[in-house]
Amino acid sequence: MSSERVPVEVCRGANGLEKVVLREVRGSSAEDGTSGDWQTTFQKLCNVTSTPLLGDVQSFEKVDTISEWPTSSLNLWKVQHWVDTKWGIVVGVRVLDGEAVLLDQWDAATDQERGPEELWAFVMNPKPKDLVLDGKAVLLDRWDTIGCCHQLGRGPEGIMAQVSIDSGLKMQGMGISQGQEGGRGPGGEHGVRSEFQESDLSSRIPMSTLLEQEILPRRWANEDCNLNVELMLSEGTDGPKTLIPSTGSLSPVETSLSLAEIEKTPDEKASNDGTTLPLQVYSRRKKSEPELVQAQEAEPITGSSPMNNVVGLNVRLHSFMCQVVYLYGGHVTSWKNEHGEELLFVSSKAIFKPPKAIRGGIPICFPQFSSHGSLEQHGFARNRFWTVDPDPPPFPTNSASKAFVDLILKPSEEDLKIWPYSFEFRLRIALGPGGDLMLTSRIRNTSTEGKPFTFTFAYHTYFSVSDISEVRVEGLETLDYLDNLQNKERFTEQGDAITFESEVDKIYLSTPTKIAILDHEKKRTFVIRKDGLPDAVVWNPWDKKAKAMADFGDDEYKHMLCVEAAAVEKPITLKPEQLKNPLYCSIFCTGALLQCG
Ligand SMILES: O=P(O)(O)OC[C@H]1O[C@H](O)[C@H](O)[C@@H](O)[C@@H]1O
Repeated sequence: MSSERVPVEVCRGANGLEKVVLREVRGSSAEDGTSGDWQTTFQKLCNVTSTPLLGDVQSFEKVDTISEWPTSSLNLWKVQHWVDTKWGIVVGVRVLDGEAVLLDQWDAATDQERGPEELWAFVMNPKPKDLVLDGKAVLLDRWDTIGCCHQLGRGPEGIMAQVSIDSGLKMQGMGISQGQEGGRGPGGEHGVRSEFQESDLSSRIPMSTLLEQEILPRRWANEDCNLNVELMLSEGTDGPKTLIPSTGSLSPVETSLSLAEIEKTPDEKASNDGTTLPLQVYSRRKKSEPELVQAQEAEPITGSSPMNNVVGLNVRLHSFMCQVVYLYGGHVTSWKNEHGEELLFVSSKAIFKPPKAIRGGIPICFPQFSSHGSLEQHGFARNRFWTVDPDPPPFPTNSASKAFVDLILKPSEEDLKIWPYSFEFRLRIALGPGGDLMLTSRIRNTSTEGKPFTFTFAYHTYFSVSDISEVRVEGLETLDYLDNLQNKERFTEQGDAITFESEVDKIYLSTPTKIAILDHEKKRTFVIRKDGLPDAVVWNPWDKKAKAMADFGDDEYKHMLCVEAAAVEKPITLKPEQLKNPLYCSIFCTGALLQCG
């Protein structure tokens, strides 16, 4: 299979928008629409994913042309790019004669998106000159697609979904399936059919969104067109057990126009302008919204092992991604991707019992990081019982996610004896539309006696990695750090990215807001974004320390890495009734190796 790279160009305009132009991506030109075509195409797209975006070309005008479309293959682009909070992105490939259009634009400033975003476009292109859109580009919403087809995958429950948009025209039907025979979609009968292995699937759309999908046949909306949309859901992975043929037949299906009739599409008949448009399906769907499960309604985990008497909330925020949040420590212990793979490390020897903090997940270090103060290591927030905050004050900045849990911690009488300051610590744990996990801390000094307090802080995130020696951290190179293994002395990092061959325990200072962990073996990148937390701690205990820890397996150091968004060097002081601007950290994981820049 070809591993040719697909060039990607990025232009950032003066208005702060960015354009990404993908050049030609072609499947093979096989006429029979076999799944092999698709796989080839898909493989090429994977290379798009791993192509770093380039910077700073001051133009939006340049449009690359795509010539010589294959006559009967599925053409697909996948664009993956960073979204910064300050600028939006336009992704464009223009449709002119023989070319396809895909534009995607949004303003991140209003949309508040963070993290890498993915965009898929599927264009069915039975004939080169057929894809003509009046010479105009179509502006699509971020998640829109031209053409077809979404959603496949196995979530924790083993559900897979399949969508097919079947125009009834030969070569225009399409099914996407996962797994064996049973997964085939009705579109498969009409030509292009896509089947690929689970490991190939790096972009999936949550089920909940899929079900909300609206299909709008742009050109044919008022026509007596034969567009049929079918959605099949099946459970399990070895073929469908339950099939729910569903959804919007937009108009009665007139089955199978012949190929000859493609030339005379309803569109052509209607407009009579010589334009042929065998299939332009405009599929608009609402932005992906994780499922909201009220924390209060979530099932408490009590009693039995492994939590003993620790109360937890099993919070499912998303069809494919779930979090387990323990009230003990306000601690997230699970964050899964859409493949159901766990992304956080939790030790097999973790003790879910006070007074020990849970070894893994995301402990909250407050009001002290590590031994930087007189309190116990990492403060006490990680081993106190938090409560669900029934009435959190509104969040001005976090409108992007509707799936979240709010927790609150207030000091007990006992806490006040060891740290005599009144505070309210509100923690919002949210899942963004793209599956990113967002933690936001709001800490208020509630002293009635006019006492300020000072604290240090970290989101002590344990990332799950394939093999620590295959991992690289980007974004910290050349920075100053305090080395915990050398009496917190200050050094400057040398060299490129950070790799691991022995114990590491460093506090990088004044770090950028974005840090990436690249896992070469898993071909996966974690992206950490942070705000209000200038430092970043990197920790791996390596073999000797691992052996010395009772709640950590001897070899587990190979499969974890802590990269912790933190405020350590310059402690934060809060005056009475002062609210700390949110301490924010989001993590995102993508099934590709990306560069941090
Ligand atoms: O064992 P813990 O108290 O959970 O601390 C685990 C580690 O946390 C941080 O990363 C510190 O920098 C390390 O010095 C410490 O060993």
